[in-house]
Amino acid sequence: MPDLGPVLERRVTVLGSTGSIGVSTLSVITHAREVYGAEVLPVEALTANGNVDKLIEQAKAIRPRLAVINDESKYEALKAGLAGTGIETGAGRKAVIDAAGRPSDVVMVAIMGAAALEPALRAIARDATVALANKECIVAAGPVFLKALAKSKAKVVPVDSEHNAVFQCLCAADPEEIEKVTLTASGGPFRTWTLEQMRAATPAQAVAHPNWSMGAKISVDSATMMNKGLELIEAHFLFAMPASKLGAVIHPQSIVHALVTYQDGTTLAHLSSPDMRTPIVHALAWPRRISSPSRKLDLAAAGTLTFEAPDLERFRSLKIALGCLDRGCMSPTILNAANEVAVDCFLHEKIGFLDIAAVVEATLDECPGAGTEPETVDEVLDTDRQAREIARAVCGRRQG
Ligand SMILES: NC(=O)C1=CN([C@@H]2O[C@H](COP(=O)(O)OP(=O)(O)OC[C@H]3O[C@@H](n4cnc5c(N)ncnc54)[C@H](OP(=O)(O)O)[C@@H]3O)[C@@H](O)[C@H]2O)C=CC1
Ligand SMILES: CC(=O)[C@@H](O)[C@H](O)COP(=O)(O)O
Ligand SMILES: [Mn+2]
Repeated sequence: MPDLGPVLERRVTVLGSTGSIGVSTLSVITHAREVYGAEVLPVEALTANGNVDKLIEQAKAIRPRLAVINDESKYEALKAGLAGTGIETGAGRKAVIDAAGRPSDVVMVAIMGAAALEPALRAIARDATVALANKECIVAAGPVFLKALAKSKAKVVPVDSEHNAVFQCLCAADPEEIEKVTLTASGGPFRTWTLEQMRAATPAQAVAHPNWSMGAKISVDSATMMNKGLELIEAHFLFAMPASKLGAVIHPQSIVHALVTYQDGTTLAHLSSPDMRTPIVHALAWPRRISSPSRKLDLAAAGTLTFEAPDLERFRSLKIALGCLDRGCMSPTILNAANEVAVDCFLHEKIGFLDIAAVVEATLDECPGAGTEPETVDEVLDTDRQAREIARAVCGRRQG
């Protein structure tokens, strides 16, 4: 039996515990406690935005030292719900960021959107291992994020399924030996839809992902294929890969998650059932492997694996994101902020599905700073704020 002791003693913080990735992370921890003992993978902190009832329920079950709610109006409810448990409580944006600064070995960054940037940077600053599910923070602030990483002893283990797959296929190769990194894309719920059909797509149709059960924002991103655009930018920063070595291929079954092609002609691929508990448990235990409740792959049951090229005309968001990958500087910051606003407006039925790409494109045209390389987090946050204001105004124009 290998000695898993040091891995199982790791103290874990889960930022965004009430979301899709957060819930899967807690299910991985619960499974490990059932298999290896009730004391394994102790939890330092759980954080949520506004879902106080779920946070209370999770805290009672998983026993963190601290539970934090971002929405300060829910603080009294959190304190009342956890009274007598001995679990500390906190509320507000600063408390969420401070939670990332508390002593733990691994911080799962599973907050949605660029709101994860400052908590992630706080975890990096104290040399934690960052299990990075959130992609928006590295898209919005790639150069600043990498500078912070270089200054610290922190390590990032990607949790986004494609990037976790690439991480595993890289095998400590020299970058020169790599010819291509290919991310797969399911194509989302509208893979075979015409533009006319997409024009009338509803939020309920857009969040109905064919293979993955995820939060609403990333599900819409999969439907527009902006998700793959964000992921190519994420891969550029995480793996120091130039745009020329990055690509995406449609694979509707979501079983192959990424492929790395070497100059000798070898292509290594990572396969697993579409179940986020697999990359989550990999990131928590890396570089060891532990038991997980994930669905294991049965290739005979899966049957056929197919691949096709993405259609950049129907999936305009992907084309726009590829432009930002090439352009660099703060164009990804603006792209991400505008997309977050546009997706939110779409989910609230203020704009149509095809308007999402139009809003992002108009914001990129109007927002200053796209050609400036960010030096500091404040510059990123300023541009992010400006882009959101512009995107909201563009949404308003399209609405009315
Ligand atoms: N879901 C998936 O399978 C995958 C997700 N990812 C990435 O992981 C991240 C999380 O995705 P997902 O779990 O689907 O998202 P969800 O929307 O399901 O969950 C988001 C979590 O973040 C919290 N949150 C939202 N906004 C804030 C904020 N401003 N401050 C603090 N906390 C906040 C939410 O709290 P509350 O519940 O209280 O609102 C919730 O706990 C995203 O960046 C996504 O792209 C990557 C790969 C796969
Ligand atoms: C599970 C995960 O990592 C998501 O990012 C997923 O890849 C979304 O599916 P698409 O391939 O449809 O974007
Ligand atoms: Mn992904």
